Amino acid sequence: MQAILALDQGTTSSRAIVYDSHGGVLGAAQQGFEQHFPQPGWVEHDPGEIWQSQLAVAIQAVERAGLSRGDISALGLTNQRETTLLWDRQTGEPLHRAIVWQDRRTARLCEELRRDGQERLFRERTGLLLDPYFSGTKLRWLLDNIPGARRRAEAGELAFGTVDSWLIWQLTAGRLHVTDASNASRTLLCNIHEVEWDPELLAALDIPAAVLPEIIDSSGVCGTTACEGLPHGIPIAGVAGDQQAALYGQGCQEAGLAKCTYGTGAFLLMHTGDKPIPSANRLLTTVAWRIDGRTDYALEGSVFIAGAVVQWLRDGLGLIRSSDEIEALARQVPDTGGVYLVPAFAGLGAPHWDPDARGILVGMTRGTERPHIARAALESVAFQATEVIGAMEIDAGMAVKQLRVDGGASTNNLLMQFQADLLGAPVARPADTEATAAGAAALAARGVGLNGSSPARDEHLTRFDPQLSRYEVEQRMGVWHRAVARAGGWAREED
Ligand SMILES: Nc1ncnc2c1ncn2[C@@H]1O[C@H](COP(=O)(O)OP(=O)(O)O)[C@@H](O)[C@H]1O
Ligand SMILES: O=P(O)(O)OC[C@H](O)CO
Repeated sequence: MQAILALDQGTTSSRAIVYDSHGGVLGAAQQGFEQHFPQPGWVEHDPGEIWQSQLAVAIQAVERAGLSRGDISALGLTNQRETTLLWDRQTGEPLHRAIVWQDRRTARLCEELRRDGQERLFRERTGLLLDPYFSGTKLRWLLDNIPGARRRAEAGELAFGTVDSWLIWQLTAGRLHVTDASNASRTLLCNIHEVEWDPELLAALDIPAAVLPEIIDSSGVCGTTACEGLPHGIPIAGVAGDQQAALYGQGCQEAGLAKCTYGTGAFLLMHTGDKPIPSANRLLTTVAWRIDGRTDYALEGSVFIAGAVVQWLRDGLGLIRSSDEIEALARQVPDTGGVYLVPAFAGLGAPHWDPDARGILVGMTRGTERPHIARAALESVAFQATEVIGAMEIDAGMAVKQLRVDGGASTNNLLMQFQADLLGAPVARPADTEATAAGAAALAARGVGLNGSSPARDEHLTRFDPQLSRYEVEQRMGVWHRAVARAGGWAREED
């Protein structure tokens, strides 16, 4: 038996899946954990809970797979990206709760850096924007706000890491302080051309180099497990941020291939080969992975609210009882009757990057009923993704010929059909929509030289082919843009 254990540490839950050498699932487990919101716009996780939940599901998944000690050939790790931790190198104790990627507390600092004219430097070196989303300003906040932290960081007593670093530290019982190239590329501290920490960026953010982890390849053995609860000596052989892992798991390993993961948010990535392509349309240029020293790059656009709009209809409005009810409700009508929902509940991400946009529902008449709103909510997910893909195609100078999809909301056939309609290209969904964990497993398998263990994703694809005319698509996109314009800047105008 040559099994691979994949750990997928996400924003709202930790998952573990054990795969056999053909990509078949032998055992899986999942556990949610608490979200802390200490102030409006702040989001934190307890580092101990991140680790304990991840360890618990790893143990469960191995048990469910019925494996014995020596059966696990490698461990692959993938994680929510950008979330920032700081801990004591001696004791392993975190100095603060993890500051989550969604946390907006450093918005003012980002604005100040922009006003100082720093955005260009960061954009050119990191491929990112000066937005609180990324780790660099979160780390700066920790160093500025925890008494004594800066001095201790300068003295080399503290370790900074994203969630991959934290979990590898735990898995290896404090022996390794590393991060993979894809996670490093999300910190605002890494020069993505060289894939090295950049002294000028560190100086601009006032971060001492002594806190940083070593940057490693995304595939290849970096260490072995030495923690309580798991068999010791399992090679840790694949590490990548969750969206990059999904890109790999979806088989998007050459230029022009793109995937969209429809979870809470929607994350679109297009592989662009071994050169970073700068974006003229406010997308991110990011490291896809580094393997055997070769770095592959991607263009990325993040939509903040995707499946979360369905959660809102369920929990906020009580329009449906479970997420999967939305499809039947939306199918009760042939169209939205002119209703558009812009779910800018947390501002708008790519390509707008408007933190002050707010959600709107427009176009209602006396004939508007629940199914129209349900349908408009689903359509909003596809409209947002289509805007990002449009920007990507211009930046990359090539059309997306097929979009690979995964994540919880990709199981919605109505949504996937509308996505294909707007895109004017086929949408392809694998039978297993857990592409993130599958990607981590595939990177780990490759890292220990196993060939057959990459999941055979091509075999069971469900295809959605476009059915709307280009005229209709342009007309619908035009109205969508009008709706987005009305949502834009809303909170700012209110102030
Ligand atoms: N049938 C469905 N139609 C639309 N959205 C769905 C459906 N099933 C689940 N979702 C949405 O998918 C999201 C969960 O997907 P998942 O990939 O587990 O997300 P994450 O990894 O971000 O937690 C939720 O926001 C949920 O509302
Ligand atoms: O944990 P997820 O699946 O919501 O993904 C979070 C992203 O990595 C944030 O950039």
